Amino acid sequence: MTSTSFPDRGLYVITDGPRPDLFEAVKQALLGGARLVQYRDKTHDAQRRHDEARTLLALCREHGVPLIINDDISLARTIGADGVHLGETDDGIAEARAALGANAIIGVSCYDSLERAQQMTKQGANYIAFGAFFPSPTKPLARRAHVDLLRHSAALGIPRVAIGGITPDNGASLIAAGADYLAVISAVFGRPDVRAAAQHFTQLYFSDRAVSS
Ligand SMILES: Cc1ncc(COP(=O)(O)OP(=O)(O)O)c(N)n1
Ligand SMILES: Cc1nc(C(=O)O)sc1CCOP(=O)(O)O
Repeated sequence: MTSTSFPDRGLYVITDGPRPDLFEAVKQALLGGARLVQYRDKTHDAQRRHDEARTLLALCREHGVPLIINDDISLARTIGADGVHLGETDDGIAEARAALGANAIIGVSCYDSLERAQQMTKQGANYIAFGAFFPSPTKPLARRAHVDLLRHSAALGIPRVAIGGITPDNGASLIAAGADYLAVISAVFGRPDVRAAAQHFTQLYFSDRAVSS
């Protein structure tokens, strides 16, 4: 087992609901170079979510990669996950910090809003997420964000995540604009070869910021 620390950039993979091979798929994403994993499941009951999240945490620990829990501070606390991701309808940063402690990774969705990003940064978020940058097969109705938001938010001095319809083809432009992490569901977990798909994203980080935007 390697030690787990918050990486400074890279591929951030997010699970999305039921799949029989969840653990194998996440393992393949980790072998392909994923640097952050988020457990996101809006369908199963609490017991199943607890059991899956615990198994994923053990897997992530083996790879030295943090596991973030979507929406559910209580689940993150119960299993000892590395952090939580919060949206605008979830509990706030203060509640998460009180429950999870000073070292927890608390990420917050900021959608298309620089103002929300400024507020969340002041409140102590560890990363902020913007999106959707492209049409998302997973969340077709997601609010859309413009790539300039990544440029305009650089001065906040906080890691920035880009999400929404990201593929190896369009991801380089987001890295070039300042995205520290690319958060991806379908272009990794929807691919027949999850490991190869993750590797394609990982390779973008070797030639980042040289890409013009
Ligand atoms: C890294 C990351 N960015 C954005 C989201 C979306 O969060 P939210 O707006 O709370 O929507 P749901 O994921 O709950 O549908 C995310 N989960 N992760
Ligand atoms: C969970 C989620 N949140 C979004 C946002 O814009 O806040 S887009 C999204 C889905 C991302 O999945 P895919 O990589 O398949 O597009």
